[in-house]
Amino acid sequence: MSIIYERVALIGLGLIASSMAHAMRRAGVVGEISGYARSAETRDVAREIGLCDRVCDSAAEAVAGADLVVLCVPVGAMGAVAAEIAPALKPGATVSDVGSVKRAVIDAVAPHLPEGVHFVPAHPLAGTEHSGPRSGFAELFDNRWCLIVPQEGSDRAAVTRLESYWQALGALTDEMEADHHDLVLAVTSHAPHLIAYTMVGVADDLRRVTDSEVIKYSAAGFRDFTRIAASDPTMWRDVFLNNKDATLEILGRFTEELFALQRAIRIGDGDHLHAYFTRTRAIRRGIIEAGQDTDAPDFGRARKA
Ligand SMILES: NC(=O)C1=CN([C@@H]2O[C@H](COP(=O)(O)OP(=O)(O)OC[C@H]3O[C@@H](n4cnc5c(N)ncnc54)[C@H](O)[C@@H]3O)[C@@H](O)[C@H]2O)C=CC1
Ligand SMILES: O=C(O)C(=O)Cc1ccc(O)cc1
Repeated sequence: MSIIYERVALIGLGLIASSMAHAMRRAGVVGEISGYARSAETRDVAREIGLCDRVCDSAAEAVAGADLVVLCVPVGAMGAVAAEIAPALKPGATVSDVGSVKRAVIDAVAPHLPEGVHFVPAHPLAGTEHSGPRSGFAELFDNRWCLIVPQEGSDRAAVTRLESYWQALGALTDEMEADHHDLVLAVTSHAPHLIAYTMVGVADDLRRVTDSEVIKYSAAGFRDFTRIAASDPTMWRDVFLNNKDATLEILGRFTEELFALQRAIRIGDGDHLHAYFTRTRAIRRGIIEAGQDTDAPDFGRARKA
């Protein structure tokens, strides 16, 4: 494949940045990768494993001369990082991010960016419960969506170039408006994470009573909850504090439905339970029949065909 960006700078060298570095190398679409992380320990690890061509000791040094700068820090840190790099950005460069929340990140980052720099926010819908520079792998984005959030007046060439870049990293791309993104993600990712955190907390309290049986005999559903609840606490604290309205809206609806199911169980309303579970089962089957299950073995091939 030919070069899409001559020089790319990654700010924050955790799971997402390290996966991007591996995927960029695999695709061969970038000339040089520079990187910066706030902690000296993370920078040392990045140097030791050869994650980037250059690991710099300041964010300004990492972004100088870069054609694409990707902010890969927790969403609560995006604004401060944008302020730090702004004076060093090359005119005509694209600044993007990978934050799990879009409206708050746009509001925090955009005011710092100088005229002549293109801001194209993005969010790869791919991750794991692991974090740090050693946790990345080149295949993370394969067949996963990366949502691109163009801004009013965004330069179309800058947007399509970023889309080609994510496609070269293995992702499928789509464009979405920021507030809509935050509501969709509150339903599909943020509220489910909070539910997993809560369920694991409840089980942990219970464990004191049942003496480890909860963990020992966990069935698959609960194991998935424990995996999700092992995700990075800083990252998820920032997600909830920065997607407050949408998350509270979804949690409000969730508790209403939970109470209705709770009542059906208490009063023995089997019809209510059966009808509810029939509806939710149809949703899963619909996803599979529509060919929208990105985990299906032939998903990528079917789409590209
Ligand atoms: N982990 C996941 O599954 C996914 C995460 N995201 C988003 O990607 C971003 C990065 O997440 P991960 O790579 O998972 O996190 P991570 O915890 O693995 O890495 C974060 C990196 O940012 C650095 N950092 C933190 N504050 C900083 C600051 N003020 N200045 C400079 N560096 C700083 C940390 O030292 C670390 O190197 C977050 O905004 C998150 O919402 C998006 C998709 C999936
Ligand atoms: O590990 C999982 O199950 C995830 O849900 C990964 C993930 C976490 C945060 C995102 O913004 C996008 C994807």
